[in-house]
Amino acid sequence: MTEIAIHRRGLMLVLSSPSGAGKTTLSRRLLDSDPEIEMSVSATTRKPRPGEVEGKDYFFLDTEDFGIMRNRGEFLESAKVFGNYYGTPKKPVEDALARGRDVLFDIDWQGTQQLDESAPEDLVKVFILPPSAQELEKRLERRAQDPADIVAARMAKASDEISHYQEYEYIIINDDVDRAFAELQAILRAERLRRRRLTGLSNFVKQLREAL
Ligand SMILES: Nc1nc2c(ncn2[C@@H]2O[C@H](COP(=O)(O)OP(=O)(O)O)[C@@H](O)[C@H]2O)c(=O)[nH]1
Ligand SMILES: Nc1ncnc2c1ncn2[C@@H]1O[C@H](COP(=O)(O)OP(=O)(O)O)[C@@H](O)[C@H]1O
Repeated sequence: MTEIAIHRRGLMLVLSSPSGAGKTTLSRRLLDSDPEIEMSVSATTRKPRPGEVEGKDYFFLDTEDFGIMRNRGEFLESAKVFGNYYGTPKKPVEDALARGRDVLFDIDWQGTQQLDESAPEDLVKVFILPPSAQELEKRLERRAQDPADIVAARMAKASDEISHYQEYEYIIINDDVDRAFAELQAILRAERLRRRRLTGLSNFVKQLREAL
């Protein structure tokens, strides 16, 4: 069999949602099951939650170090969310894309807008909705990693975050987690087949046609 020289440019898959809708859960499943995608690990000035690992969940920085990185232009995007700063380190993303890998982002609507300005062609934007307000609150409480006032603040911000759903191309309602995950996989599978991401395609088609 002759080798087919079609390769794929890496894509940037963004998941946004109100806090507690399931971004982290769906991201972990995707990373565990799909060797072609890697996580963009953000920097944040938020304090670590129990169980969170430096360099895996976040790079935990103080405000001063965060400011230094931002001033040096080391973030692809950054934003203030719930009173803390969050940012996407640029270099790991650029390296991953250059290696033809896909990159997964768990970022808010402000960061998504910034990525959309810098790399619209590579971006795939997915918004995750909870099945109901009641279920969202239950999940935030069940996660039991944040004090009650922080849960209340996140609930109060949920409506604002959701108001940006129209800026996203795909919507997943995370009711049953298995179904939501299957939908996320389907989005990724289809987006990987987009013609504009396939390099070497025109040569392949040319050779194919010449042989006909
Ligand atoms: N713009 C931007 N938002 C981020 C980044 N990292 C995390 N976020 C968002 O910040 C919000 C709070 O994240 P986090 O403190 O981990 O709590 P979560 O809501 O339970 O995921 C979520 O909406 C995340 O998507 C980042 O690098 N940039
Ligand atoms: N479909 C689902 N059904 C029930 N619980 C869920 C579902 N998806 C996520 N959860 C739970 O809800 C909580 C919040 O989910 P998480 O993934 O941390 O949300 P986010 O990252 O969007 O803040 C976690 O305890 C998680 O186990």
